Amino acid sequence: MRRMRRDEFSRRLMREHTLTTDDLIYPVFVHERDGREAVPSMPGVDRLSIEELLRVAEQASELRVPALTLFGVPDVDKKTADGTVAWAEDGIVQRAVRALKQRFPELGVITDVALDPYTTHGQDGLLDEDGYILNDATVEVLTRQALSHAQAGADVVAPSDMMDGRIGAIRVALEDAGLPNTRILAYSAKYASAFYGPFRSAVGSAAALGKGNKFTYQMDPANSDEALRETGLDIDEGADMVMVKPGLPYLDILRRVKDAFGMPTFVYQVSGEYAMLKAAAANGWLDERATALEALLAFKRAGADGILTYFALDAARWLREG
Ligand SMILES: NCc1[nH]cc(CCC(=O)O)c1CC(=O)O
Ligand SMILES: [Mg+2]
Repeated sequence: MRRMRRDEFSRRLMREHTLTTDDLIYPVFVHERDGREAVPSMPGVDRLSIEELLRVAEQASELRVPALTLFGVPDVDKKTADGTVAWAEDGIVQRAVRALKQRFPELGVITDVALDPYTTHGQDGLLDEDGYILNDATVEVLTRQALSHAQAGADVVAPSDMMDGRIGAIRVALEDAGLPNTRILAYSAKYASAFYGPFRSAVGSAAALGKGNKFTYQMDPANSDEALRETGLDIDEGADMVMVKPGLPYLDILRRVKDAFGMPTFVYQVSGEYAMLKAAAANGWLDERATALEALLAFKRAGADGILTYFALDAARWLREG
């Protein structure tokens, strides 16, 4: 076996998978304040004003990263129990989408559909008196949120909430609104993961959520067959792309989903995965570039067509440098 590993030329010839800039989606946090605000648990990641977002979009375009995915960070005083600002025409994400599509029409714009940044309780949906997350009432407002993003010009809406039936409802609403080409990237197999911690600080839902959890709607990390049932439903309801989340601890799920359905399949290298690599690198314990590129390549090997990663711009630069 070692003959083929002996030289760089033969290693290159037998290489089965490659990571390219075409595989990358860059998640960004957009706030209603001026300038940039660092997210302490995610070194290198800032919350951005719309003006700063346009600067980042310019870099992404220049690096040929295909798409950004937007997360809104509303001012705390705009949060309500029912998260109505999530579908406001002049909401932060809606304004950001319009600004992006006007300046960089070629850059793909994906929006996150879920209520958690906008609710006082930090849950992705609406609650009943007992604090249980209501399914159908939530689907109704998520549909409004998705529609408001699409009407602002989003190319792709990405529901990350894990309510049942939301993909079908959003697909019908898009058709009815005369937006048949808006794509849906479904967070299909999204696990109730502790690796989302830094993200919740970034969007400001951590404090609201407190000791709360999302176990009644996000998947149990112990399950694998269930991921196939979830993904199959989203495809039947009209998803264009499916996603597995988190990434590295769930490569087995990614492989199963890709093999079972052959769909455009995405994976999210989540905030906690990013934070681990950054922290180890900052301590001099790991080589940041080598470990980040290795993790991203592992997603490709496991079947991903694309990767949502906070390393997207750095990875694009590293790949360009060769
Ligand atoms: N709708 C919430 C949402 N959308 C994306 C992430 C996590 C992303 C990350 O950790 O990088 C989460 C967190 C959660 O479900 O609590
Ligand atoms: Mg589902």
